[in-house]
Amino acid sequence: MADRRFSRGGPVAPTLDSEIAYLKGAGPAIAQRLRALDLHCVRDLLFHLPLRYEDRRRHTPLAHLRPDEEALVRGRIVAAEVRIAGRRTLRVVLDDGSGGLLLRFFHFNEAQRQAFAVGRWVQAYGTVRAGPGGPEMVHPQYRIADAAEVLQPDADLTPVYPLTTGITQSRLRALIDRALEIAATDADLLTPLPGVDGPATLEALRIIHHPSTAADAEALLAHTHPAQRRLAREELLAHQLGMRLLRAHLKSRPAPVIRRPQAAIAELLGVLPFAPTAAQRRVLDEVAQDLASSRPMLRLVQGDVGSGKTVIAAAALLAAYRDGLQAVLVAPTELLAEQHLRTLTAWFAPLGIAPLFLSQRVKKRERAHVIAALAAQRPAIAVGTHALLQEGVDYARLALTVVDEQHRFGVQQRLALRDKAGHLAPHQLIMSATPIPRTLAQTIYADLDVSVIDELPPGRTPVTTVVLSNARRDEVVMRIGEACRQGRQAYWVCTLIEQSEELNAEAAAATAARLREELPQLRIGLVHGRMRPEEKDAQMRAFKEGATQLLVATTVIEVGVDVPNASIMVIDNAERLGLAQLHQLRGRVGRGAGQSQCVLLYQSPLGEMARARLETLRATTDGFAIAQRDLELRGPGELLGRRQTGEIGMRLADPVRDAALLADLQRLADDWLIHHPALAQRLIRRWVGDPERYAQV
Ligand SMILES: Nc1ncnc2c1ncn2[C@@H]1O[C@H](COP(=O)(O)OP(=O)(O)OP(=O)(O)O)[C@@H](O)[C@H]1O
Repeated sequence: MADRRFSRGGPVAPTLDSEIAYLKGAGPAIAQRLRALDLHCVRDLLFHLPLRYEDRRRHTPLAHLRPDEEALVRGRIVAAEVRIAGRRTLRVVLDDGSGGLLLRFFHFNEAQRQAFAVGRWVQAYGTVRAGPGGPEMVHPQYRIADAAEVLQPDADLTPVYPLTTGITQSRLRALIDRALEIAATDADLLTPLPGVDGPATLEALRIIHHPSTAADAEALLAHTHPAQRRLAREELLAHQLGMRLLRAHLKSRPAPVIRRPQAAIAELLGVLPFAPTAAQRRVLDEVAQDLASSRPMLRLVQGDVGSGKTVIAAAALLAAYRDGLQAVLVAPTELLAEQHLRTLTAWFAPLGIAPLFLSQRVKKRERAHVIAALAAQRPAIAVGTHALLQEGVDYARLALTVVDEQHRFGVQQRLALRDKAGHLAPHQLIMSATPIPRTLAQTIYADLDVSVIDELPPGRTPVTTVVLSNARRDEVVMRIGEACRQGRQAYWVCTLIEQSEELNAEAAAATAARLREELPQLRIGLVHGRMRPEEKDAQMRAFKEGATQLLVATTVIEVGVDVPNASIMVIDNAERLGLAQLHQLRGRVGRGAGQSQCVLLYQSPLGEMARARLETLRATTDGFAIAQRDLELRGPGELLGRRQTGEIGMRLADPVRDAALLADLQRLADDWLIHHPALAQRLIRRWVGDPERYAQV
């Protein structure tokens, strides 16, 4: 690779378009890691927004610490020792005159141990947990000094960014600060955008990365700051523009007409072990009509959890195949792709069709085989991850793409798909994992056609949900033990929302270890996002086959996992999750015929919003009703950061929370496409990203 830092005349200052590797403090290794966060150039860093802020502006007296809250504390070391019993632990006891706090470290070196000398002072920031002997912090961030005065609180709020393996908060903060400096020399972010008011983009970004006044801090935490509103409008506008251009692009080309889709539907229904519901039947008809037309289908299928969306996907794939064409199903994760593969392989086997599979994991020879099959003038059904959209994967006869969306409001995947069918536009079916009210779906997805599966397969007994304080955990553990002994299977979901998947994984492992101690006779599995895919699959398979009875998991199991025999779910710290996510998680049980239970454990005290969420979930299992309630409950008053906006494919805006903005932005998008087309392209690039790049994920 040519070194872009240097031109003939000497070093060149990096610009917003420079690759991150050329920033001071970065380098190729760091840049490589940042790709996992979809950060490639300096501009991307600017738009990598804080999940939340840590308030390190004042010390909390140790006597006032409350479990589960984050706090900045300062105290004198009154004891420090290494315990060998059990897990090797460094224990440091602080005292500030008002009370005490235990710091626990599992990973430490000799120098660290020696630095914690009795009599010195420590400033620590971390989450307070209730330990057996009083409040504790596990692996807090800390500084040590000989005198208290040296350890002062910060003046500003501290931004907390989404992280990835091998990148620390402080490293990322430094890089983003550097990006902000570079941005100050760039005119683009200062350009006023017609119809979008509030502080200029750059100013808004500065405030969001580094709020300095108390008023800014309060408003940001309440999500009402004009800087956030401004950027949310920009982002939503960019998405509206992107979707309009995409639709215009697709509609400008004809789609391959798929003949006799109804025959394929009948063929599929003939081999399924169940009859379709009336709602499935209706949606199948809608899809069949679309496929038989030369107008490209752009249809969103919404269905509640477990409503049977896969049948719709399978029928569409089969229709294309039977007409001699190619069709792909793209899933957001490896786990889901493999699950779809298993389902489709089983359904299609009696028809003599074996779906192809492609993901990052597929080995070279097999990959070459799949790529050759897709490049040949032969019918094919392929299932997989983004790997199916990569450059180098070409389709000779692509007629249909089904996208199982996790990033439910994103347009990136569809942008990447658009040029895969040569001069024709493939039909597109988008399956949304989370129901939202129909009118809202139509607004958010610009002008996709929307189909709704508003009926569950017969014989399902609604899941009973109870909401319990964590103080009753022991009871729950006992009941789980009993139920599993009677042949049932259960999930235990750990929802600790940490800055990195690593800490989440650690927390899940700790929960599994504890449960193994408490329920020694049970076979307990563990699955989390830091596992290698093979390991994850092995764990899922063991659970699916009944080899393990209890599966401890992080929220990686949220979307789409289907183990009908699992009938109990415990969700730890349920108060931390949003309604949609809780509903998705709960949807993993109640998929068989028996009665299922969901236990929502919460940490007291429960805030008002959290109480309302858990109550909603207890009262109903109807996803559309829950979505409506979600809309009412999410207001500008909700705190930042409990939910990563990344999960909905946006950086900052929340199309559900910000629904009220959309009507106006749709008009603005139409206006921009006529009067400011160049600016529109720039805004799409700024927020949605460079479409070229998504083709290379
Ligand atoms: N009409 C039907 N009658 C009986 N069972 C059905 C019917 N349709 C689907 N199922 C079964 O119901 C389960 C859920 O279906 P599927 O996995 O397609 O749901 P989904 O809509 O994708 O839900 P989720 O979004 O929760 O994954 C599967 O085990 C499937 O085989």
